Amino acid sequence: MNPVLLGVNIDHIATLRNARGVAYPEPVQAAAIAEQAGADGITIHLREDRRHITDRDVRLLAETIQTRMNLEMAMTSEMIAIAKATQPEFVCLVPEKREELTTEGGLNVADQLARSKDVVAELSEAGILVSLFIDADKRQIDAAHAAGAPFIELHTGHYAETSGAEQQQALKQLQEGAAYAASLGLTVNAGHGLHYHNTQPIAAIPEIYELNIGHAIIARAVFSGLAEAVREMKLILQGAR
Ligand SMILES: CC(=O)[C@@H](O)[C@H](O)COP(=O)(O)O
Ligand SMILES: NCC(=O)COP(=O)(O)O
Repeated sequence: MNPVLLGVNIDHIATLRNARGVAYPEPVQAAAIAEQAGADGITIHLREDRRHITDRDVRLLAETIQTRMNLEMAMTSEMIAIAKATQPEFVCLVPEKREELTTEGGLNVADQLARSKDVVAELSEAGILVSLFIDADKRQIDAAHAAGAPFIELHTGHYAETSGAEQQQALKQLQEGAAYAASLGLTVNAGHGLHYHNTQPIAAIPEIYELNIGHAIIARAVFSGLAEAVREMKLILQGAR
């Protein structure tokens, strides 16, 4: 069985840079190091408030990434225009609230199906592969399929934030959601809150194609260096199945 691919989210390289308004650490350099260490793709989240990744980062990374860019963004006209101008291989549509510390849940595709269909169609017509960041919930999976997205990314936040029986229940929901989504023909990614001690059970889910992992890799890089942090996560994914 093919090992799960690793998308490295470099948002928090930009968080560290923006903390002082200086020019380092440079996200372009981080992407190159991550790719050289085995990242299969680079994920960046251009938030409406630009708290970390900026428009300048998106432009430079679009020109320098050697693998592929997964641009995470809200379903707004501003972001759609940026995506069409940038032409990333992937766009992942995520929910966004200015006041949130990080992404708090999956996109509610089911309650905005017409809008979701339109945005998926517009980005697809521009040659971009669209993924919808959703909870592992049958109603949302059905809606993502109806919206015409070829990919979904299952939100692993609840799994990552819980333990014991509650975490096992969240894992079961992710396992069932991945199997159901794959039965509909969707390609299934997953991410949010994954780290070196909770990723293996998610990577072992046979229908998972790619995991997007960021905060934990950047955190480990503080002590081990980014290349080593990426290599260690790749080893977990390669040994998971
Ligand atoms: C959608 C998701 O779970 C993350 O990829 C997202 O980027 C989290 O936002 P921050 O990186 O701003 O925490
Ligand atoms: N979509 C998930 C992602 O890109 C990274 O999330 P995290 O590992 O930073 O929580």
